[in-house]
Amino acid sequence: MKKAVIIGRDLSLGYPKGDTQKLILEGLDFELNAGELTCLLGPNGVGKSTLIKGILGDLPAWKGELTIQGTNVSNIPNLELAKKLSVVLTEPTFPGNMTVSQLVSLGRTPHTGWSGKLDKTDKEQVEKALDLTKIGYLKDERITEISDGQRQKAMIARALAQDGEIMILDEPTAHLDLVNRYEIMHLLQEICHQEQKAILVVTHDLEIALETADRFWLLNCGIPLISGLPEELVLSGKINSLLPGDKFHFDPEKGKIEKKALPPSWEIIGDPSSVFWIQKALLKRQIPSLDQVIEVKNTPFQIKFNGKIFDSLESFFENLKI
Ligand SMILES: Nc1ncnc2c1ncn2[C@@H]1O[C@H](COP(=O)(O)OP(=O)(O)OP(=O)(O)O)[C@@H](O)[C@H]1O
Repeated sequence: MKKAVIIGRDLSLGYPKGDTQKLILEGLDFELNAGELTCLLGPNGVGKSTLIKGILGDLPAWKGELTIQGTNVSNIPNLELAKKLSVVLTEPTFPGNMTVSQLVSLGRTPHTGWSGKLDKTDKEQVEKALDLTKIGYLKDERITEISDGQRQKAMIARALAQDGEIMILDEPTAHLDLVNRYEIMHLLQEICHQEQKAILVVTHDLEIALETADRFWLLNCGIPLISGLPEELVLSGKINSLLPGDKFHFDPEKGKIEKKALPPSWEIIGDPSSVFWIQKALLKRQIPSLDQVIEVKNTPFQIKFNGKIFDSLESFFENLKI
């Protein structure tokens, strides 16, 4: 049985603009569940960060209701909210001289009172957060002297040390390379399932989100928020709501966004992975048809076309130009 920790009902949010109001999100219904990694996806400017501000109580609901563990967010005092919910923002800020362990300890601030002194439980929570994020070995390093990926893990550890049931991360992998992006999202998935936390991640990384998320929230202009299992949204075609216009579509067989193209008319003979990559290269070069069969062989790589033999894809394409 799912346990919804954040519930939005008919929620509208926006910003005051002079004497008028700039409405950004209207009539949203959603539930964020414990033990689920939820990815919020949508085009630039659709209102993802605005929704996060609403959840954090930084923007009041204009209409509808937003509750956290049953209480309207506007009625939760800041300190209480900080104990329930921790946040990792895109552009982290921190004093440069701090060690990783000191940064993670800051996560205990809502629990330590004015003195900031850590008791036994606080220290245990800091250790646990370092363990869960697998950065214990970095605890004495300065945060200015570690890599971007390690620093992002330290920010996640700080949020974990806060020990709320809910974690919200706004584009936590925005500046990271592919391997670190996968690593961070897998780490969040692991923490979410192991600790039964409700984790909401804003991301533009559809492919990594498909690999890791338990649930998607899709936001797009003029349509209600779509919530569902990622695979279900692919199968139903609803995933295409992320791609307005008719230039791109989500190819369910490849699990990728692709440019829409007329069905090509060439024949390629060879092993499936060679055929796949040669097709991709032909599509990229907008070559819709060839009147001869392409035969491809591996070890050594060879393409036979129009009575000629090419030992690389590059030389094959050079020949097509002539
Ligand atoms: N403080 C603000 N005052 C007025 N309008 C704002 C404010 N912040 C954002 N907006 C507007 O709200 C809309 C949604 O912005 P928001 O940052 O929530 O989008 P987003 O989906 O997070 O975009 P991105 O993917 O680019 O981060 C935009 O039209 C933006 O101009």
